[in-house]
Amino acid sequence: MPSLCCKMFTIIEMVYLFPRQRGSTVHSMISNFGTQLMTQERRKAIWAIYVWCRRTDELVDGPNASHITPKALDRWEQRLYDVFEGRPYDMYDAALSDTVSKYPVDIQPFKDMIEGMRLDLRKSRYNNFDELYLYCYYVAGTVGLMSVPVMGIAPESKASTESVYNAALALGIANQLTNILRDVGEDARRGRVYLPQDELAQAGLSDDDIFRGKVTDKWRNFMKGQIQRARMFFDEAEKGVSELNSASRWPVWASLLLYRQILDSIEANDYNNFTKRAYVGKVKKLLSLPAAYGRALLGPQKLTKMVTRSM
Ligand SMILES: CC(C)=CCC/C(C)=C/CC/C(C)=C/CC/C(C)=C/[C@@H]1[C@@H](COP(=O)(O)OP(=O)(O)O)[C@]1(C)CC/C=C(\C)CC/C=C(\C)CCC=C(C)C
Ligand SMILES: Nc1ncnc2c1ncn2[C@@H]1O[C@H](COP(=O)(O)OP(=O)(O)OP(=O)(O)O)[C@@H](O)[C@H]1O
Ligand SMILES: [Mn+2]
Repeated sequence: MPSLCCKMFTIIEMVYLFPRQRGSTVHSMISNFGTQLMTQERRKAIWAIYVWCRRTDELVDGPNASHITPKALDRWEQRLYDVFEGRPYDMYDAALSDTVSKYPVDIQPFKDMIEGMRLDLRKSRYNNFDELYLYCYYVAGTVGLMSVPVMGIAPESKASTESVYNAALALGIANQLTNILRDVGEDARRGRVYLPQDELAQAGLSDDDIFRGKVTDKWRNFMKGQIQRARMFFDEAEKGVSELNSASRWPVWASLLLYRQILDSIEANDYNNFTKRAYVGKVKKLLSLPAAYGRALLGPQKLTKMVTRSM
């Protein structure tokens, strides 16, 4: 068991050192360092899932993205079947093969994430929120569904398994919606608009307004609605975190609190997500970790009491 001092170093590393390395992101920090309280076996499993997700995302988002064809994604999917059948291709695959042999992880969310990458290759506009929700499920809701079997539900939890999975799904959706709202300008420069076209039109806005990138009152009002919806998904997710195994609650709260603050930062930037990148400053990041720890101390809801009171 690493000492408390070692853990303190880890926390400092998580906030200060790690983000300086190339390509290190909120979730790479959390899956590496935020999982310190988990057993070694669980940490390795989360890391293996993280690496698979990152590699899948890199296929369509990374340096070789322009060479990626639907055929390449088909080959990646075949490789996924091999991983699940215990025939890994490289050492990262081997880590995932090991994970799926130890935990009851279903292959479906992995297949769905690849489907999300296929969608990204052929689609750059979303007509309405239903379409956007499906995209968010594919690329991020799936992460929640992959993680719960490893993180585990607290043995004393009285919540239904379904409600915990729903909360996990909601956290993925909330994170992805937030990511989309933060990256509007960056995505537009790649010719992509991940915002519901019907809602843009209702607000009197079009793609051209996004490419022009001028913060107007129409844009502010539109953004307020989008932020409110993302927050609703975070609220939904919160209900499930306390039902997880005690050691898994801290990294999940950390991820939730850190990512949720990106929405506050978009507001603080006066909704300029065209040219300003919303981020959470180091002090706020550091303060979020004990806040997450405090929340993680709270375990599952005592449903019996609530039932008695309402009777
Ligand atoms: C503890 C914890 C958060 C574990 C999950 C670790 C894990 C397996 C992460 C994988 C993330 C990943 C690489 C996904 C690929 C697709 C993608 C890029 C999605 C976007 C993430 C952006 O992350 P990034 O760190 O790159 O962000 P920045 O650019 O630096 O801002 C997403 C926005 C979505 C990621 C979605 C999640 C992490 C879902 C988390 C949900 C759970 C862990 C379920 C928790 C359970 C309950 C009951 C609430
Ligand atoms: N080649 C690179 N060099 C330096 N930093 C990079 C490079 N590629 C990505 N990054 C940084 O890594 C972080 C994550 O990058 P990326 O945009 O691929 O992730 P993402 O926002 O999660 O993706 P998406 O929005 O498509 O889901 C960003 O902060 C980005 O600035
Ligand atoms: Mn992004």
